[in-house]
Amino acid sequence: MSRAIAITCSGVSKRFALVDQGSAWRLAFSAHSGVPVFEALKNINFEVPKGQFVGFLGRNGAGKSTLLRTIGGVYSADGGQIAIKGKLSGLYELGLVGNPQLTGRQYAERLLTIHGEVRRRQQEMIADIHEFSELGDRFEDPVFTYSAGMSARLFFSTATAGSYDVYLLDEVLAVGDQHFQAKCWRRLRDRVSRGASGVLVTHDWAAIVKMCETAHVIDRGQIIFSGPAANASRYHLYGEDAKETFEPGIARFVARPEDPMTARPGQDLVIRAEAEIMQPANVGAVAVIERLQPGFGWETELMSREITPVGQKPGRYMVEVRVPHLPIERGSYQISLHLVMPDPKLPGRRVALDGFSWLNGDGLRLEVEDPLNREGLTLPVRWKVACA
Ligand SMILES: Nc1ncnc2c1ncn2[C@@H]1O[C@H](COP(=O)(O)OP(=O)(O)OP(=O)(O)O)[C@@H](O)[C@H]1O
Repeated sequence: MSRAIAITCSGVSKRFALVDQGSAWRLAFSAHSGVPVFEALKNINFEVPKGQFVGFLGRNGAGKSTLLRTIGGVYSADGGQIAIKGKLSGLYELGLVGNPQLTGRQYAERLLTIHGEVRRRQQEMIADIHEFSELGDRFEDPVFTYSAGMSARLFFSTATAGSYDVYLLDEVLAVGDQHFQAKCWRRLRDRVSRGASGVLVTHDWAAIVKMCETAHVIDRGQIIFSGPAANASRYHLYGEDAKETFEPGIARFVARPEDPMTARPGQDLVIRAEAEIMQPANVGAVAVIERLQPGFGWETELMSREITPVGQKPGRYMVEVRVPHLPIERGSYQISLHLVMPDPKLPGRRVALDGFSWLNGDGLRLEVEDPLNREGLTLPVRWKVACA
């Protein structure tokens, strides 16, 4: 079955004429003015599946805002095709729409009119915007008197007041206090859970990891990396050298363990892997179980505090990491498994010798299935109730 797609961008390009005051008239009067152009977007291809937000990360001037505006129709593309399924709401860099002399209420009315909301429905939505933005009496003041955070409240509340199919959001969550950000996340998660989709462009990689399953890194108008949001964030932060490095020549995994593994909540999980020690060293294994939850972020579910001893002498070993009564609920997880030894230079620290990890793109997948389809965990607790 093919998955539903909310946004398709195929080969999209955007050019800007570089105009100084002297040559502006030439651009106005001549189609072939010879004015130099700047290619802000080059051959952009991606899809946004229905019910997902896709993220874009990039440095200043990379083309993120241009891309969002081109998808939203604020700019027309110079090449390629953009297809959007459903009703669109765009929040392009806080406040692209509107005159700052407008009051909060007038701004909201104007945006809702642009979105084609009928007058009767507008009244309900304005009440929702007023309440969600928590602007109180300031809702009746001109927007130019607002702080950056207050403007963010108004713009976000207005752009998300209706039930849209597709949201285009530019840096919206970077401004505003944590209380308001948490409200924004809840609202976006609510919209996604009802099948909405969107594009989020930002410098804030944590926001991308929170909200998106997949993300792209854009540089000088081109997509230079696409993948799971956590990998895209790492690429954005550290570039190509993002890969974890290992101390070579001491110990290694001989083969990749079973992948994907399946398990049930409450049962023992056993991870087995064959390892080889090449040089005498105090080699051990550690495992981390993590889950990327769009809308919530990257969560470590279980981390082995103890190092499982593997061996000290050269030779082949069967490593077995056992997690008794797996205390995690059903869902998709990933396991990072590492061979480590104590750091001879820094007591208490470890040196990684080899491993499988999500950051290197080779983490082990773990599917936790629950035949009874229960939500949450049955904690192994015993109650004792006595008369006081
Ligand atoms: N109207 C314009 N005319 C000419 N060049 C433009 C125009 N708008 C954007 N650009 C150029 O296009 C490039 C991409 O700009 P854009 O605003 O999309 O970057 P960005 O990734 O959103 O950056 P930032 O993170 O700083 O907001 C920049 O080099 C910018 O100078």
